[in-house]
Formats: sequence, C-alpha cells, structure tokens
Amino acid sequence: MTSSEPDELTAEPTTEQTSGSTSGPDPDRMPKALPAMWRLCKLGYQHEPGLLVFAFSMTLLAAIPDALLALLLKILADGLLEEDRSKVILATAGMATSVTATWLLRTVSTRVSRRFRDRVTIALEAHVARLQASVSTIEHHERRDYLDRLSVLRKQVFVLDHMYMSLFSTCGWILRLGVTIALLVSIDPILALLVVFALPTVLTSAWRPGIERVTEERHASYSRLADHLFRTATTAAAGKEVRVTGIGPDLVIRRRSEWERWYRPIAKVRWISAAWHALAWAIFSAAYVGAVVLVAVGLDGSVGDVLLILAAGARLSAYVGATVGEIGFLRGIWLDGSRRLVWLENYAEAFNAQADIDVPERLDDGIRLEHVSFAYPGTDRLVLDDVSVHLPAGRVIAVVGENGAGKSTLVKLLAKMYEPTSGRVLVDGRPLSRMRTDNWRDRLAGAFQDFFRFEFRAQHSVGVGDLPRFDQESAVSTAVGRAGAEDVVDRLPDGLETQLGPTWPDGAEVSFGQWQKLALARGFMRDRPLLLVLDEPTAALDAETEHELFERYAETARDNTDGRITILISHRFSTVRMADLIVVLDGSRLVESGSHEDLLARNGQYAALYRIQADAYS
Ligand SMILES: Nc1ncnc2c1ncn2[C@@H]1O[C@H](COP(=O)(O)OP(=O)(O)OP(=O)(O)O)[C@@H](O)[C@H]1O
Repeated sequence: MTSSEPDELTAEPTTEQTSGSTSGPDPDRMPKALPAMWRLCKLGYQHEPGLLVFAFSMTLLAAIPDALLALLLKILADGLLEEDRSKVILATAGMATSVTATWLLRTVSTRVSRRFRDRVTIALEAHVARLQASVSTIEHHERRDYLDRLSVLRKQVFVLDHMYMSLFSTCGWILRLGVTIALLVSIDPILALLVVFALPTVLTSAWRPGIERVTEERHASYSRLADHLFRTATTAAAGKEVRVTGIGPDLVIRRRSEWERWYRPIAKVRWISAAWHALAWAIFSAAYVGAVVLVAVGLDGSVGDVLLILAAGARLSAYVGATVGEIGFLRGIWLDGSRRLVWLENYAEAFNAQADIDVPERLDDGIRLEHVSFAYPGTDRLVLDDVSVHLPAGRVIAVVGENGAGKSTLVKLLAKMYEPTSGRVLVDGRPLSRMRTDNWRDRLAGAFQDFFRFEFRAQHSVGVGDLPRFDQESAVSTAVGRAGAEDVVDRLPDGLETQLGPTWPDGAEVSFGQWQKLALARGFMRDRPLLLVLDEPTAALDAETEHELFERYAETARDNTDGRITILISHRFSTVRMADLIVVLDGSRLVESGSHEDLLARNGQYAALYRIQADAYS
C-alpha cells in the first residue's frame, strides 16, 4: 500500500483545514469589555431575575437617605440660628428617619444580596465547568497561553458573584455622588469643581487593577508551576517517587523561588500604582480644604452653608473613594473575569459552528489523511509532517515508531481532539472537520496509555465508556469480557458493585495493571464504534497476555458490519504483526506502510526494528 497518493474518491466538499478551523470570534483574542460585562449581567438575570431586580432596587433606595444627611444638617443649623422651630423639627425628624431607613434598607438589601450571590455563584461555577468540559478539543488543556488564561478565570470565578454586588453598590455610590454634587452646587456652582479634582483618583483607580492584572497574567506560568510543585510535594500520586528520590526539600525550595518569581514583579507594580494613587488623593484633599476656606471666607457663606460644605465635601471624598474603589473592583475582577468567561463561551461555541455534515452510519471507504501536518498550538515544530495514508474500512491498523514519533498525536487528530495545521482528514470522502464533534465522538471508542482512574463503583467506572448504558450490568459485563478483565472483577469483594479507590469508604485498592484492564473494558463499552483506538492500553500487561487479547480482538474487529477501523499503537511487534496494515512513523514523517510481510520483504525501517526485538526475545 502506498502512503502518499492523492485519492480520486475524495470529491466531496474540500475546505482546507487550518489550525482551529473555526468561524466567528478569533479564539486568541479576548472579547471587548463592555459587551462581555453586559452578557454576564444577562446571565445573572437569566438565573435569578426576581432576586437581581429586588437586590438592585434595595441598594439604590438605601443610598438616598444617607446622601441627604448633609442637607438635613444645614436645615438644622439654619433653624437653630433663625430660631425657626419648624425647620429644627423637620431636620431632627428627617435625621432620625434617615438613620433608621438607612439601617433598615441596608439590612434588607444585604440579606437579599447575599441570597442572590449564593445562588448565582453556584450557577456561574457550574457554567464555567460545563463550558470547559464541553469544548470539543483539548487544546485549552494543553496550550500554555490558554492554560494561563483559564487558571486566572478559575480563581476569578469564585469572586465573580461579588461583581453583581459591586455593580449595585457602584450605582448606589453614583446616586449618592449625584445628590451630593447637587447640594454643593446649591451653595455655589464653582464647588462642582471639587469633582474635577477627584478625577485623578478615578483615573488611578481605573488604571491600577488593569496593570496589576496584566502583570499577573504575564507571570501566571510561575504561579502555575508553584502550584504544581506544591501538589507534587503534598499529594499521594507523587508520594513514593518524592520519597525515593529525596526530592521533597528541593521541591519546597523550588516552589518558593517560583512563587517569588511570580510575586516580585506583581508587588513592584502594586507599589508603583499605589504611589500614583496616593498622589491623586493628595490633590483632592488640597482642593477640599480650599473649598471649605472659599465658602467660609471668600463667599461669606452662612453657618449652614459652611456645615453643608464640611459635611457634603467630606462625604464627597468618601463617595468618590467608594465609587472609584468599586469601579476598580469592577474593572479588575468583573470586567476582566467576564471577558475571560465570554472568551470561554465563544471558544466552546466556535468548534461546532461550521459542523454541517452527518457522521456516516457505516464506513465503506475508510479514513484518508491527505498531506496532514500538525504543530501543537503555540509551537512551530511539526510533530506530523505531510502525512498521507488510507486507513481502509473494516481493518486493523497498527501505528509504530519510536517514542515521540507522533503516534499518539495522529490518534488525537483522528479523535478530533485537534484540527490539523494543514491538510485534511476525510471520513468516507467527507471532511472530518465539518462533522459535529459530539456525533463523531459517539462513534468513537478507545483506551489510552494515560487513562484516567474513575474512582466510582466498578460498574460505573467501566460504564462511563457508553453513558446511555452506564447502569446496564449486562452491557458492562460484555465490555469486561471483551477486555479480558473478568479476573479483575472476580477479585473485587463485591464484583461490579465494588467502590474503587482505597480513600473512599469500603473502597478497594486496585493495582495499576487492574486499572488498565478496567480502562480497556471502558474502551470496549460501545457496541458500534466506527473508530476504535487502542493507544498502548495494555503496556502494563505482559507481552503474552497482550498478544492473546489482541488476537481475540482482531478477529471480532474484522467481523463487524460497520466497516469499523481499529487503530492499535504498541511497541510490541508480536502484537503489531497481526494488523492488516502497519504504518511506520519516524521523526514526524510517515516512512513506510504495508502488511507485516510486505514490510519485512521491503527490508526497511520496520524490518530493522522487528529484527532487533525478535533477537532480544530469542
Ligand atoms: N500537548 C503538547 N504540546 C506540545 N508538544 C507536544 C504535546 N504532546 C506531545 N507533544 C510533542 O509531540 C511529539 C509527538 O508526541 P506523541 O505523543 O505523538 O509521540 P508518540 O509517538 O505517541 O510517543 P510515545 O511512543 O512516547 O507515546 C513529541 O515530541 C512530543 O514532545
């Protein structure tokens, strides 16, 4: 079989695939701040419309009596000086009502807001988790810049609920500010200038969080590494190797130094921005003192006016401070967090945007790779370079090559975990890139060398391989039989009902090889996959068991009527030789392909590798 001829059967739509071939928003770019913020507002409203409106109204109402206190002080002073009892009574009654109403409204609004926050937090966390899980590729789990972006979002999501409170408070502070400015203007319009002197504080507050966040993200990889080192030093998974190698103290030192590398530039930026902020406040304070002197001396104001400027001016600084503080928080956490969240939403959505072709019911021709090249996103090195090959329907295909040759990467492209950087993958002549990822995955089954240990009951740990039949014991038992894992289940104290993982109540300890057999069974759960991928799923088993297992499996694989393709990656030639087609990768290129006999006769790279292994076992 030749590997690189273009194929005449591929006449169907032929859109060239490119990396992340998505339409819509560019996945690399963060969305704009204000639309992102608006989208998050709507998200909160969708989840808790009643509570959102009530909490918002309460916060606004609570702002009014508080802001009017300065006016009541002026009326009181005027009443006392003019010996006007009605003014005195109005002012004192107003003050008493204002204090009581402020307290009452604040208490109610705090309670309602807290309730709203608790509910919306759960909704947001679930939303982020769902989005991440629904992204159809795994690029965001492996690409450095996306990981940094997501690690910041993961931290932010726990404070995103504050942003609604922050928005309500900001509106409340702006309302107070408006009332206070109106009171100042009532003495003399020139006093409105006080707000101009407060602007530098607004500017520095708005600028600070942004610059701090940029620095944080620029150095986020150090923080991630520090977290990773901490987990390595403290979790069970690495426990044995950490002790045997004695790397523990070194991990602690490295963690500390990575943390310093992350923290030092951030601390520096915080100091610099704090200095500018302090200067801005000094400017406002000077203006405030000037305004009091102007009213008392320059404008020859009444005692009531002086009291009003003293109270309103002092409040103005508190209100400006609170407003800019909230705006800073909004900018820092909310705007930033909502942009990240919307980026994730767009990113998750973009993958299915151009999926317009159905996955075939059965395969007739098979899968063709045409000039497929691939570099992992964010890197330049081609891990697969101009690979063209036909994987015929109904056959078992082995992929061999040295470590790092690109075998697992090839499988990831076929599983649609990534899109090729150039070239295309055709399934029965139709581009895989235009098939809905979830539909394609429904017809995909597989077991991988880096399998995950689902610490559920054995029934479910295997059953997740075909979610609709998760609870069907007969389906799980069949899969266990296909994987030759009956011995593992027989040894479990309660069979399929046994909880796996010793850290859970009544949880059974399961060896690595046993886990691997259960993972293989999980891979065999689906009855009608079009593509079955076995990426070194039996590396922990001995060569003989692996051979027997695959011999049994290869026979049934060829019998199916769906034209199923089985892809097997193994370093053991005793297993590989029974495949119908063997594809040999070397240094990212496909160097030869054919049956075992063809390749031995060709006396190329496969033959050389085969003989080395055969000699080692003879
Ligand atoms: N997520 C990733 N980001 C960047 N490079 C990667 C990533 N995953 C793998 N690579 C690189 O791609 C190359 C091919 O890796 P791949 O896992 O496909 O090799 P393999 O042939 O399956 O190796 P092995 O036999 O060791 O499993 C390697 O050089 C590897 O370093």
